[in-house]
Amino acid sequence: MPEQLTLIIILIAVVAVLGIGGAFFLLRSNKAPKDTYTGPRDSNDPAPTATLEPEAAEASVSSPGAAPETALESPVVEMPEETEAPAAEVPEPVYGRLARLRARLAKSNTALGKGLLALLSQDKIDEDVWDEIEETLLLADLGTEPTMELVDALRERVKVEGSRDPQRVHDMLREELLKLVDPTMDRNFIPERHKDRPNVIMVVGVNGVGKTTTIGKMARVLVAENKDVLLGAADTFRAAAAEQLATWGDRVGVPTVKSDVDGADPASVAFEAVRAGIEQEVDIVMIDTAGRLQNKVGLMDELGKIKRVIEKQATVDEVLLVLDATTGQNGLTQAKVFAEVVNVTGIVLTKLDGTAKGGIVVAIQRQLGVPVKLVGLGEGPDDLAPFDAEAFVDALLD
Ligand SMILES: Nc1nc2c(ncn2[C@@H]2O[C@H](COP(=O)(O)OP(=O)(O)OP(=O)(O)O)[C@@H](O)[C@H]2O)c(=O)[nH]1
Repeated sequence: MPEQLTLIIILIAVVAVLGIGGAFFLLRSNKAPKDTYTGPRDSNDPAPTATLEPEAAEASVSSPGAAPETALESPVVEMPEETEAPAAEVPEPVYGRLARLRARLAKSNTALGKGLLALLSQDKIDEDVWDEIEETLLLADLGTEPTMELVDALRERVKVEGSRDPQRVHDMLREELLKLVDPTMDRNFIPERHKDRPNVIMVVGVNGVGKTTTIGKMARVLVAENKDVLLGAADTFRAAAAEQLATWGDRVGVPTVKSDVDGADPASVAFEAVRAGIEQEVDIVMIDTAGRLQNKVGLMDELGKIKRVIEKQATVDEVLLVLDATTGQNGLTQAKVFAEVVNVTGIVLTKLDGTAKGGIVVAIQRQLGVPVKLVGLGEGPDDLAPFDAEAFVDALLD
């Protein structure tokens, strides 16, 4: 009898120990520490409690509606099933868009073009008039150096050619403005897929410049060019941004890789997006980023890490910086900070429809030495146009 009692006590003890252990195991597996990432890790990341190597991260790719597999604090990357997407829209063809949107550009920049033409067409151009010309250019955000260059060139030509013939003045101004805008820059923004992997475009810029909207519009542009596109919502700072991006993608049948967790690791989402892009053999993967400008070191850490993680399986072929044309000098300052942090290869200038400061195109290109590739001219889904130097200058002058 005492033996039986001892046996029962031992059994109860064993069950109790197993129960506590099991509960602890569940807690551990369900509660990833705040700082752990589901994606690949860099050497400078904090030590993980449970390491998820790139291969293991595959487990976190799931379809919407599927039961969450892991802890809620860990980012879960979702790949919407293509079958769930609504019937895809057919976006407007890309070329010729600037012609359609030209009126908007011309409308907001009347002061620049028309003002200059009126000033230059006067019978006598004295110093006061030259001052006014200079002021007009500076007010249009052309920048000091290009303004001086343009005024000097115009002074020289007016001296030789005169200013009586309006057509001649128009042509003269057109030629000189065109030189500043530089039609020789490579503005191609429709990349080809690499033989074994997609072309990867990283899109950077501060919140509110129109970055997510621009990626959505660009997805349409690329789809209109028969490209297979996949979006990566690595702007995890604001969860709604990922939803917004996915909605843009859904409209044209483009999948989006995103995390449902606010503040999930952006590099992890970028990694998953590129991997999905490789697996699905798409042509182009576009990665949205948050790029908060709280300080340069933070920005450098975030964007640098996203880039490094992408480069574990592909190359970052293009870094597009999105800038809001209405912010003037502030935009230039932003551009400078981003250019110091990442290798910006092209610029998308948004909200050019809402500003008379078309000269910002020249100032930004000069500042960064990279071309403006696309311009945003409205809130409509197809109000993004490839930048064309000649059409742009013509719109300013007409
Ligand atoms: N008029 C005009 N509005 C634009 C243009 N591009 C974007 N917008 C508007 O600018 C606002 C901000 O756009 P978002 O795409 O949300 O900006 P964001 O930079 O991605 O901001 P976050 O998502 O917070 O990172 C939206 O209301 C857009 O419709 C443009 O070219 N012209």
